[in-house]
Amino acid sequence: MRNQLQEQHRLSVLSLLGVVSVLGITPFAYLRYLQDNITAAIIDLVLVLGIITLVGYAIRTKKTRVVSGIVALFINGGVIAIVVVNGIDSFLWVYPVIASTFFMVKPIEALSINAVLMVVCLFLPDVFDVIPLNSFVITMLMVSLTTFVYANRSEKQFHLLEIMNTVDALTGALNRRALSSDIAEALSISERKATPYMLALLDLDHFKVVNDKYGHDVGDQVLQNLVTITTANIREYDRFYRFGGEEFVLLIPEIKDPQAFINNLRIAIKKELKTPDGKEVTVSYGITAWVPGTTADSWLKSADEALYQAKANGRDCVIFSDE
Ligand SMILES: Nc1nc2c(ncn2[C@@H]2O[C@H](COP(=O)(O)OP(=O)(O)OP(=O)(O)O)[C@@H](O)[C@H]2O)c(=O)[nH]1
Repeated sequence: MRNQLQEQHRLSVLSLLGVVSVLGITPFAYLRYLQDNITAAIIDLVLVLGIITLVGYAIRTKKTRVVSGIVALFINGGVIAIVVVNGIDSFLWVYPVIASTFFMVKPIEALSINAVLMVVCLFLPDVFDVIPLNSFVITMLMVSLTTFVYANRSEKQFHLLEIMNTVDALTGALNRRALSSDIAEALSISERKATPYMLALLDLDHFKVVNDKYGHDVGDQVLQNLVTITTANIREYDRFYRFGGEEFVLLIPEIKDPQAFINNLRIAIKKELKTPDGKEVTVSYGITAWVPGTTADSWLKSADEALYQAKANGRDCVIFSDE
């Protein structure tokens, strides 16, 4: 889910760059052609077509991180080529390229690419006969460093936004929005794998009594402790979500012995999850495996029916759905 947000963001930036490059560079390619500067016209054309191809590839494959890196290197290489061919006439293109690199790769990577570009520029023939070298170095550093600071700040805020978008504020478990997205992914992965995903619904037993007896704050603390204990007892690629209230979902990929796994979790929670005066708080479990034709709704419904059965069987137990 988190990566999806970032992918969407990179894809928007790449698409915008595609549009801007078509509108911004294509007229220059035509102008160079009219001026009989065929080499420059070809470089401009290669840049436009290269960017369009890469953006199209990113849209099709969703490999936005790799493609963004390639585009960043491609346009930096392109601007050097055009300045070598055209000299001072095309030198100002260096500045938008410096700034746009920060939209495509991590700020520290962009800064490194900028540093290389700046050093290469210093060796360009004739340019510094016209432009004072110190002006170039200072303006280049100003653009690069201010964009770096801005991009770095944006990256941190974006990271915070991703957390707020996917994590339950009270417990720190993943939230329901993340679950919807991850279930869709789990469904599609299960279709391709020999060992499909399992989905478990967990519901605290008699939680109302905990709230009524010890107060809401203690109830909140119990929910937080449940997440801490569960997270410590599942594998790193299992995912734990707060479904709502005192109900949680566990998405479990490629599990060989689900009975043993979920039973060990049940025992760990029963042993460690306590009220302030040391009374154990138990959990009931409804668990169901992916089968062909499963949808997000049918999967949750099937686990819910198993959970209902677990409650009816006296709670603190695991029921596997046979669907
Ligand atoms: N402290 C706290 N309590 C919550 C939160 N969300 C839901 N609850 C409480 O969870 C309780 C759920 O009660 P019930 O649905 O009756 O379920 P239960 O008491 O656990 O009984 P069974 O599920 O049948 O074992 C209610 O008292 C809700 O107020 C929360 O964020 N914090």
